[in-house]
Amino acid sequence: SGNNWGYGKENGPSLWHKQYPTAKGSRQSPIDIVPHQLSHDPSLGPIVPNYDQCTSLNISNNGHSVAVEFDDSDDRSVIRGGPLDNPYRLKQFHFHWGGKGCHGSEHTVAGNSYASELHLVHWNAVKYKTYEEAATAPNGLAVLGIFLQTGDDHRWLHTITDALYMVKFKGSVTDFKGFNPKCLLPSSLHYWTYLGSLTTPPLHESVIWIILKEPISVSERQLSKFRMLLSTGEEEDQRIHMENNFRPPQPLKGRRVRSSV
Ligand SMILES: Cc1cc(=S)c(O)co1
Ligand SMILES: [Zn+2]
Repeated sequence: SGNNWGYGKENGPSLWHKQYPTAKGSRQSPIDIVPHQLSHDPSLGPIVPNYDQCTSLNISNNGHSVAVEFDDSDDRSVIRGGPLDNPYRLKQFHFHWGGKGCHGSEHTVAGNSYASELHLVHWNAVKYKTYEEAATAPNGLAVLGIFLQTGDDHRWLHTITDALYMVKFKGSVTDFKGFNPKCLLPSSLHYWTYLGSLTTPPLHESVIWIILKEPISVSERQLSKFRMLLSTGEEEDQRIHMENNFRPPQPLKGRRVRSSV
């Protein structure tokens, strides 16, 4: 059936095109960002995330990643500015990571990958009535990408890693209230931006990507807790650990990558 895609040898990124032809589209993500080859665009203003009124609802394991969902019934938490011509509402955030000792970011910078990558997914509720509609429309989504490098413990990430044991199995979900993702932002909001896609099937080409240049630091110990998650369900005999859930860089196909100041 269509929804058995994954990151293994039998169902991984190189095979997704068979079920999802968009995989070979003209604006696929992630990409390799080559800083000295891109254009600095003085018209690009700062991005302004405003999450202070956000309402996190739950944390869940969908078999491909772990995601924290937000109440997106109004404009209480949005990102605006930069390449965006409307405010985009925060819908969810999730992570992509590697195996032990391996890097697992999706975007790379001059061929270098980071340990992990956090994606904050937002949608344009001015132009579209629902998230689902925005997710299939050109530029209906804006995803803020943040690189994670290994170093010291991240002061706030434990709030998330301490909850992961509750969502060990694919299909599990548990309450996760009162989490404000602004604590996961690095100090600098300088960014690169380009037009791309979801990095997982159905790979819709609907994303304005905003990738922060400055990574955040998390400890190997904190990262290892993500690898305890299973991509298999509680009822399955096979237990497969969730790791290396990243898609490799895709062809740029002539797209411009712009840089904020
Ligand atoms: C909506 C969405 C976006 C990304 S980037 C992902 O990995 C899964 O779902
Ligand atoms: Zn993602």
